Amino acid sequence: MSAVLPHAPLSVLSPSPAPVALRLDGVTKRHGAGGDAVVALDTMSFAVKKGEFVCVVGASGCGKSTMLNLVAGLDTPSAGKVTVAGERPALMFQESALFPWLSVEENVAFPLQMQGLSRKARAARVAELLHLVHLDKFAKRRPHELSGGMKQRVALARALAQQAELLLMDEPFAALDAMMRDHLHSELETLWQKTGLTVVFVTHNVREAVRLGDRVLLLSSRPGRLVAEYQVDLDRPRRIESPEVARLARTITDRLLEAARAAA
Ligand SMILES: Nc1ncnc2c1ncn2[C@@H]1O[C@H](COP(=O)(O)OP(=O)(O)OP(=O)(O)O)[C@@H](O)[C@H]1O
Repeated sequence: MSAVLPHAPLSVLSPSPAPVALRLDGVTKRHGAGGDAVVALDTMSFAVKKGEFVCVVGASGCGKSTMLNLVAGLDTPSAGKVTVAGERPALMFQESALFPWLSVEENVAFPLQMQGLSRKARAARVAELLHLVHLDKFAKRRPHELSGGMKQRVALARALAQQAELLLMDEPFAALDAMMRDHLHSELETLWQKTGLTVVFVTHNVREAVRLGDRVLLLSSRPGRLVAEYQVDLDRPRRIESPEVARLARTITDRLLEAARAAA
């Protein structure tokens, strides 16, 4: 008999949901203790699907970096639970944090060495990654010989070398000029589509969030709470200056201002 029971569990009736790469369940983070404690995050819950590109926006001090540190395992929540599927996530910051004494190829090879890859396998993988970020010709250069955008591409190649399934990006393009940033948006989008990575991208720039994200999460300040989320159903690739991106960015910015006024 194959009839579906009227009270069958939902999982029997619906197709299995997409696997989750990251989940926060009621996560609270307090910095400090007693009367001086700062509640940086307050009972935050959300999930990110495998392969999803999620952007997080919020006013300064809303706990974006605190949240990334918890997900990266650099800090522990005061309450609630952070669940990350797979290996330790890779992190990328506003400053490229490259080793200045190592060449571009040595920087990218560093995580591969930690993974115990042979010299030959490392060289092959480094060449592949540098090709992916269009830096083949700069393998022997040192970080101080590169532009800001090139350094961020090396940092991206090094993050990819970690073979993490989840890439956490903390305002990675904030220090770059608009043209370089637009260029890196396209490169990152292509890489993300090629690799199937899950990306959590923190930014102050709402247009950047709409340009890149499948979804935009909006945090309020003091304490950091998830106040709204927006599904971005615009076709890719998007242009940051397009009317569609500008329109949704306006809606999100209005909500952001409302949240800031409520927190003031
Ligand atoms: N180690 C710490 N000790 C005490 N307070 C902290 C600590 N780290 C962060 N905070 C406080 O927690 C709150 C959230 O900080 P966090 O750096 O996570 O915010 P943010 O959204 O990343 O800020 P920004 O956008 O300015 O980078 C702030 O009020 C900050 O002052």
